[in-house]
Amino acid sequence: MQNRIATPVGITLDRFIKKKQNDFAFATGELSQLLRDIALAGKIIHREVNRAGLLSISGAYGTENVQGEEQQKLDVIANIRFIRALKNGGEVCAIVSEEDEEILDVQNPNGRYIVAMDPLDGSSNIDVNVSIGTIFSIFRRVSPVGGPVSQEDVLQKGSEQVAAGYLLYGSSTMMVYTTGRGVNGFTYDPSLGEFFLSHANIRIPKDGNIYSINEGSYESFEPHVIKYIKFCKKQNYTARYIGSLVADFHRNLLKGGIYIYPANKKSVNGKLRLNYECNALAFICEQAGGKATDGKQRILDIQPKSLHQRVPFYVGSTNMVDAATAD
Ligand SMILES: O=P(O)(O)OC[C@H]1O[C@](O)(COP(=O)(O)O)[C@@H](O)[C@@H]1O
Ligand SMILES: [Mg+2]
Ligand SMILES: [Mg+2]
Repeated sequence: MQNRIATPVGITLDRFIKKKQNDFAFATGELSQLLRDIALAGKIIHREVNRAGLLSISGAYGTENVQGEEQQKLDVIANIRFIRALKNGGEVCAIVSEEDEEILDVQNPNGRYIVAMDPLDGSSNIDVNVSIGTIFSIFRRVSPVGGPVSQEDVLQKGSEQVAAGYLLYGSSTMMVYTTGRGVNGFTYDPSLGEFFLSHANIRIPKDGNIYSINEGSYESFEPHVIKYIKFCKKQNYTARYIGSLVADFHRNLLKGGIYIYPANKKSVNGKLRLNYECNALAFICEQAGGKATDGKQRILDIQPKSLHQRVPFYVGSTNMVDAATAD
């Protein structure tokens, strides 16, 4: 009988990235290096997250971010760590972050890439030891290399992403990413300090029976959302809502399901940010065979008008997204 406990460890993230790069003769290796920089920052955040209860890094930082939300200490730490890793890597010319009002010029006019990120997603879950994550999108700059970064560089449609992914600090730490040729997931082994391929070529089921939405706001949802929730209940679907988008998304990606953060009376454009949260997850979901819309339009086709723009978000199994957004 095969020994199922001592299964062989898979390919490391580093080797996987290198192998993929070698498959494309024209690749310069810069994007590969950038992905490795992100993985390195992810390892550092993994360490911080795992000792958050022991250190004085849980709790509020005492400031608000540009969104008017209370910043947690770990929000600030994650932002600093990622910015530092990306600056040191030397591949990016600018970073835009949910935690910073303006474009961060990293003093590297020769960088060819832009990173948009939510350094810590699910902040309200930090202090209660529940899964949180990091979400990132990578774009190629459109302005000439060597010159200043422009608004056009940082306000590109999601369809222009060259890569996107997330780190999930959950029961295991994982990195899931796509470069537009499928989606792969890597699990971190802290004792070896490496991510290993654990979820090759992830495909989201076309249908599912999990729905994720903050039903506390039920009364203020639009009629089609209320109708869909009633439908889910009639079907005896399972309701699951962690309150960390990245964790809710990850579960639905693997099992089949839908995540909805709709417009409501309080947040007429929804709550989630197009540039830091929705674009990356929409790209991953589509690459895995799923769908992502704002209720009317494909997320990846939305032309961003401002850095911190919010959009309603429906993402997950194709048939469920179609049913939830039908009139
Ligand atoms: O508490 P609500 O309104 O349901 O919002 C939860 C959503 O807000 C977010 O926490 C926003 O992310 P941040 O923690 O990065 O601000 C999502 O992760 C999550 O899905
Ligand atoms: Mg977030
Ligand atoms: Mg955040």
